Formats: sequence, structure tokens, C-alpha cells
Amino acid sequence: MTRVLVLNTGSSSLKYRLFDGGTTVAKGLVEEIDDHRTALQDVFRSDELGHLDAVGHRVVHGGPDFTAPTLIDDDVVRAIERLIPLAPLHNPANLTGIETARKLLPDVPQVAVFDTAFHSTLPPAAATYAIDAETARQHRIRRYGFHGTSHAYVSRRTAALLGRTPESTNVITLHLGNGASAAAVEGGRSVATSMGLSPLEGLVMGTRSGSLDPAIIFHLHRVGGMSLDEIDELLNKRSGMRGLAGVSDMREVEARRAGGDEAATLAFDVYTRRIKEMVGAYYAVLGRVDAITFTAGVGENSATVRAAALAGLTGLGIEVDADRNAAPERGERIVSTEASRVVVCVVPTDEELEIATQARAVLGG
Ligand SMILES: Nc1ncnc2c1ncn2[C@@H]1O[C@H](COP(=O)(O)OP(=O)(O)O)[C@@H](O)[C@H]1O
Ligand SMILES: CC(=O)OP(=O)(O)O
Ligand SMILES: [Mg+2]
Repeated sequence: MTRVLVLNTGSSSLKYRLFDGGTTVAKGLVEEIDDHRTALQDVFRSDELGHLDAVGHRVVHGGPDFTAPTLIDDDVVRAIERLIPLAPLHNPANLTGIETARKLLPDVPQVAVFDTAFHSTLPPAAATYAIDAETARQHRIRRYGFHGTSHAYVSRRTAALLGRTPESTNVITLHLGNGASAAAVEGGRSVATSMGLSPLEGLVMGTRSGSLDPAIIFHLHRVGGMSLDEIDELLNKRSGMRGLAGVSDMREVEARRAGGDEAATLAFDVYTRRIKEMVGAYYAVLGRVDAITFTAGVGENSATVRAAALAGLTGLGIEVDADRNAAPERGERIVSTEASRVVVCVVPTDEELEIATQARAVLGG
């Protein structure tokens, strides 16, 4: 079980990595793709692939039934198809990856690794929405949570960085990429997370609104005359940083803010305030916090976001060190002061490595 190809088929991007043991022997990123099938075929036709023992697929929504990595067969494909309404931006792209890989590599075992799986440990009080219980049951409405592969990997690496076991460590993980989510990880288990039924809830994102008053949707429909599809598109694709500042990329938002742009300044403040609110909430959920860890594109790279999100929390034992935080280092590192009771970390996520590891485990290798 040495050579494993991992496909992370996103809503508008395709990342792939080929592992030989723990070593990456090939990788690629195709961004802003219109045609996943063609992009995938190019990957599979590439000479560098050679022999494969397994393919690991990121699948965003696993619904209530998939709580662990799963060997893919026709039934699993149909089950992932049935979950499309719960993750319309993500599951169709994931399925295209699976179907293309199964067609072109019919003899290679394929494993699905679900974003939702790590959050299957959420206690009922965290997973339940306070709506009519029978309606919720009928429509499978609950908090599933996403980015689980990343939260799992990063919380484990954080424990190692602190020289502790995951079982004895409580971490708040902040995955800030295009999609963004927070999780409270207690002794290695997810006990709270900010995304919900779908990857729309919670933190402010590149193009998604995150949490809002549900009455806004009724208002836009009844008073604003927008259709539900239009509102769906508004909240998923024309909100967040793009909606507030006109651009979804945090680098661009920061550049405009530095130049005095008011809209970008407000967008940055809304984004970082929401993170701070979530940190406070999960601090209360955990009772004792050992570490707060930033990861993904924004979390790993933006010292400005990290500093703003945790500013003024010295009273909670959280103190970012300005120099450590701003140092142009990469890799796993601590950015809090010596005096900070809570250790603030930056840990680059590696969803692909985690998927390869989990795929091997399913196949007994
Ligand atoms: N140096 C940087 N400063 C601020 N933000 C950055 C920087 N580099 C990348 N980003 C942000 O990271 C985002 C992408 O995060 P990433 O985790 O790669 O996304 P994805 O969810 O597509 O995997 C970009 O949209 C950009 O906003
Ligand atoms: C679940 C999710 O939001 O994923 P991404 O950040 O890749 O869009
Ligand atoms: Mg991502």
C-alpha cells in the first residue's frame, strides 16, 4: 500500500498529490476550472503516476451515515449522490473525481474520506438545531460540520508541538481558507464546530456569509422579491469578503485596507470579530484551553488577521507575541508570548497527507 493518489476536488479547484510512502512524488493544483472531467483526465494520463495502490478522495458531505473513511462501491457513490442537496457546491465535484477515477483506474481501490467524519463526535446539544424535532428528523437537519480532516490533523500536530498527547490537549482550531470554520477539540474529539448542515454557517468566508439571522432570507424573498435560488447564490458566492470588500482574496482585502479603503477595513473588522466571538464561545465550551491554532491559506499566512482576531484577550490568558507572529517563518510554530497561558500556534494543514493515511488504514496497509 505504498503509492496512493489523493484527489481534493473543490468547488472550483482540483488539488492532487501522489504519495510513495510518506513522500510526495508528484502534485498539482488546477484553479478556477470549468470542466473537472478534463482536468482529471489530464491528471490520470500523466506519465508520472505509474503504478497506484489506492486513490483517496476528499468528500465534503458524508451525512449521518459516513462517520469513517469508506471503500467506494456503487452503493457508496449513490449515497454520496443523495447528499448533493446538503453540499451543492462540493459533493458534485467530489463525485466527478470519483467517477472519473473509477472509470480510468477500474482495478485500483478507491477510498472516500469525509469532511464531516471527524465531527461525528459532536454531543447532541452541539449538533441539534432548535427547530421542530420531527421536521428535523425527516429532513436529516443537524449540525454536521466540515473541514474535519484538517481539524483532526491540525489538532493532533498541535498536541505534538506542545509535547503533549492529543488525549490530554484541548485545542481551538481555526481553519481559515476560502471556506472557513472553527472547531473545539477536547482530548482529540470534536465537541463544537462552526459549520452546520452545510458549509455556509459560521465564520465569514471568501464569498460566503457565514451565520446570519434566518429572517434575512424571508425578508429578501418576500420584500426584496428575490427567488430562493438567487438568495442561495447571494449567500454562497456574493457575500463574505467579496460581498463587503468586492474581492474574496484576503491578500487583496489587506492591501486595500492598508491603503485606507473603508469597505475593506469594515470587511476585515467583520471577519476578525466573528473569529474572536467564536474563540470566546469555544473557550467557554472547553473550560480549559491549551492552544489556539491557525491554519489554511489565511490562517497560515496572515499575521494581521491572527493579531486582530486575538487582540485584547490577555484577560483570557491569550497573548500573541507581535514579533513571533510577524516573523516570515513557515512551518509549525508558536506565535504567543512566554507569558501566554494559552499557546497560540500556526500549523500548516495537510488534508492530502491525512487522506492518504486514512485511505491506507481502510485498506489495511
Ligand atoms: N499571504 C497571504 N495573506 C493573506 N491571505 C492569504 C495569503 N495567502 C493566501 N491567502 C488566502 O488564502 C485563501 C486560500 O486558502 P486555501 O486554504 O488555500 O483555500 P482552499 O479553501 O481553496 O483550500 C486565499 O483566497 C487567500 O485569501
Ligand atoms: C467545506 C468547505 O467549505 O470546503 P472548502 O473550504 O474547500 O470550500
Ligand atoms: Mg480548503
